[in-house]
Amino acid sequence: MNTTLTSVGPTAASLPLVERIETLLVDLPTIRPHKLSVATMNGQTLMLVKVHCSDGIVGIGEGTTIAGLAYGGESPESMKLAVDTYFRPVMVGQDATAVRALMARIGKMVKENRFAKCAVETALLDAHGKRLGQPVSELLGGRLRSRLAVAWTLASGDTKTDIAEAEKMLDLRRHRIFKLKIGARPLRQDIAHVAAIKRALGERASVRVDVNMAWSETDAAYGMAALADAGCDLVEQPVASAAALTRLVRRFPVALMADESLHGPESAFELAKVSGADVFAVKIEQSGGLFNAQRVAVIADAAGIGLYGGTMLEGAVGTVASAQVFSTFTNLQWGTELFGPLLLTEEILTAPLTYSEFELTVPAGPGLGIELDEERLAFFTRDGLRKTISIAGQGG
Ligand SMILES: O=C(O)C[C@H]1C=CC(=O)O1
Ligand SMILES: [Mn+2]
Repeated sequence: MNTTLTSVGPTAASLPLVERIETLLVDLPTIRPHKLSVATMNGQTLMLVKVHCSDGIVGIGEGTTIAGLAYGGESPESMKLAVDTYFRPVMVGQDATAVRALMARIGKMVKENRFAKCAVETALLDAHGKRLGQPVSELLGGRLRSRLAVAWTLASGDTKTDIAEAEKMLDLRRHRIFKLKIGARPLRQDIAHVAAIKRALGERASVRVDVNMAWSETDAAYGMAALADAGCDLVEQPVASAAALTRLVRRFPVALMADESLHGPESAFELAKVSGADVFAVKIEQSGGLFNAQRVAVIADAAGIGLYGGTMLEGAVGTVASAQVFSTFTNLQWGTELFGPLLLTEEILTAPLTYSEFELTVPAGPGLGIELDEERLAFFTRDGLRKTISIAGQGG
């Protein structure tokens, strides 16, 4: 496709090469409607990438978005198209072991598409970890922790339902940090909702909110003061612009976290320069991959900004990729929200991830340390077995 790009890595004939790239869309239902200010999700689509290498090793990666194109510039379908059409020709025939060099090569041909890059980088790291018998965390410099605190998002849209859900999570000892999705309803109604939940849970839980940019700066000034009074610990991206975040930070006794404003190291650096947030929500997809997520974390550390491990509501593959990176962060003061697989009705791994005592265990096996259940995957793949069965059912 492009003749100006030189090959990456050593050229010895015995090196494992990228042989073939497979992509699939997997549609999975959520356990309940998930209501954000930008959209209501009833399901999640995983864009899975499999990188087949000439040594027989297959690496897996995942890209997700939130409600299709409602959250950002990429969708699962656009990621699949980008990988099939533009990434594949740049990757096939290249040294599969030189992951960073191969990502740099891709970067020359693909300027944006951070989410798709993250999926592909994950697959290359999974493959190389399997090859070396090392978890991905070790390829990223080594883990500092093997268990991660995990928040749960209360987003049913109903206060009583949310309180009951939180109580259940506390009883199960699965979560004691709750993030409430607000911003869709009138401001005062949202504040009353948060205050009621905090009153019910008291000191047993940390209550935080995510406004997903829905407020004006004036709303945010009122809202943050009221949320601080209600006992809320953290307000995530109340407004859209970084300038407005910067004007709001530290005016109220509640921490302010940036999420949508962060698109990788450059935006992290810009925000850090103006002290625009108390905390960064680092997401591997928003960052443009696992290495870039580490760069964002280093910038936060250098600027005295706290860290939180965010999610794009990934399924098991993206969640574990995130966990592998977050385990390497020097600081992770605010824990993580790596609950994505728990929001889905279907298990797609042969062995589910371990959530216990309010934490997720970071898998320790080679690569990502997980194995896909191919039969279940075939069933839920778009235009796959499920469709065939339902068409056959209709016919009979
Ligand atoms: O942080 C977001 O904006 C997206 C996401 C994370 C948790 C959740 O429920 O939605
Ligand atoms: Mn958010």
